[in-house]
Amino acid sequence: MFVKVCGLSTPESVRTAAEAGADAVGFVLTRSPREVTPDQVRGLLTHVPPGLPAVGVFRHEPAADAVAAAREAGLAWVQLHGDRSPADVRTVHDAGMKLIRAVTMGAAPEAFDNWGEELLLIDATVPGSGEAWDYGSVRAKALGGRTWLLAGGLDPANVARAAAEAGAWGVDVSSGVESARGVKDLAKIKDFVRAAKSAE
Ligand SMILES: O=C(O)c1ccccc1NCC(=O)[C@H](O)[C@H](O)COP(=O)(O)O
Repeated sequence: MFVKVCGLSTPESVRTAAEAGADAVGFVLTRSPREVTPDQVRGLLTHVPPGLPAVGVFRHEPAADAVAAAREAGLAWVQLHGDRSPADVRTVHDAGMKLIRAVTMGAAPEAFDNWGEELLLIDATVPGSGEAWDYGSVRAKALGGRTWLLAGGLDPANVARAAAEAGAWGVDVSSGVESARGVKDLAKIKDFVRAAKSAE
């Protein structure tokens, strides 16, 4: 099970996620209680082990602006939420970066097609809200063979069941490993990664 821990903003949380066995870490570079600046991300990246994907998260920004901010932050991965098109995928790839494209279950059917992104992320309606949803409903989508992440309202207690219900390839978490909005809880990060990995 691929596990991404998102919304990190301190060296301790980055190191804890990496040491716990997370497969990717995320930094929110858009308006959020977890927002960090490109400069802060550069500092946090010194705590990311070589080879561990580090992702810059964006919501409504044009893809070109997201790419520019990710480059400034020293990131090679971009995660785009909001209404997107195949042209956005090309913009990210033309910049030599990799893409996590986020969709919600309410998105148009074609949004679930393979547009060439490295990972698809199926999230709650409001990203980073901690809102759970009907994870089993993903099974109605034709995702066989795709690399995709389940997100939205996951936590150490529900991740194994949610991943099984959805048939998830991987999972992504932010709110469920916090003690308060925007404040990561190191023990919860460890518990989450352990629970997700044990769900395989
Ligand atoms: O974290 C945010 O506040 C945020 C704001 C705008 C776009 C994306 C954002 N976060 C994305 C994520 O952290 C994850 O992809 C996912 O939505 C986490 O959901 P949850 O575990 O329910 O917080």
